[in-house]
Amino acid sequence: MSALHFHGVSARRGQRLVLDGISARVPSGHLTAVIGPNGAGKSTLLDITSGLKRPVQGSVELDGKDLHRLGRRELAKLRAYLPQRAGVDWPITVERVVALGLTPALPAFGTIPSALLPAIDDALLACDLLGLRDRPATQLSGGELARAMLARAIVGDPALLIVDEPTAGLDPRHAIDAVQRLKARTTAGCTVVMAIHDLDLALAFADSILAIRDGRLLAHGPTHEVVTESLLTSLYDVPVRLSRDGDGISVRFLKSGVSS
Ligand SMILES: Nc1ncnc2c1ncn2[C@@H]1O[C@H](COP(=O)(O)OP(=O)(O)OP(=O)(O)O)[C@@H](O)[C@H]1O
Repeated sequence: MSALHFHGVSARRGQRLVLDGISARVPSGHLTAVIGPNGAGKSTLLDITSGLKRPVQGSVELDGKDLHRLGRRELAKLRAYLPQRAGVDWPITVERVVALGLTPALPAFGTIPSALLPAIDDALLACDLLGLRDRPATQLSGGELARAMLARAIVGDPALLIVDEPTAGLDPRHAIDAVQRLKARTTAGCTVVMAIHDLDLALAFADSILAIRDGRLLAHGPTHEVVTESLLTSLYDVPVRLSRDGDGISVRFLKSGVSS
């Protein structure tokens, strides 16, 4: 179980300050959705959470340890990061794509070490990919490729999984499927942080929310306490109606409130 703690995190892209003093706690074993408009700083926060980017101010603790002081190997064992638009350029098999999550130095061809196979089998099974194991990854549909990328991210059984826009480009069934698979990781004890634009899915599956606008934290906490019409309206500058029915809460943005 891995809790994350952001202490006054600020970050720059070029000369611009794009995150400004983010302080929040992400509980362990939660699926946390990072929401906010385009350019809010979500991917930057995820880059920092992955350890790939350093804050210019503040720190991030993972289970009480400064994440940016962990060694590369230790960090690689603890967390996996699935960035936006992750893909595969070479026609390597799905099995090999997943194996790369265990040994990034694996050659493109040749036998996969048998010691790696049980973990690969588990990840393929968890992502419903056993039937696609030998298919070149360049011949997958968008939803299948997303599942293969997720399998690569989870094959090392990371305590912390960071995912940027897991539903981008997916149809509704595959988008629900992708977020359900992330949620399933939390029941296995993984802490999952995902940036997501699909608010209905965030409301349906996320345990907690971090809402960011212009690099500042507008709200954070348990999803159903934090997400209100007034928060979403100020986050996106569009009037919002939340409606509740037997299937949960859905978000409707009111077109009449958008100025052209
Ligand atoms: N390489 C870069 N150089 C300069 N500015 C950048 C760079 N990458 C991102 N930015 C800027 O940093 C800010 C935050 O970008 P970021 O990608 O973190 O936002 P985001 O919330 O993930 O956006 P989106 O929802 O569009 O993916 C934006 O204003 C963006 O223009």
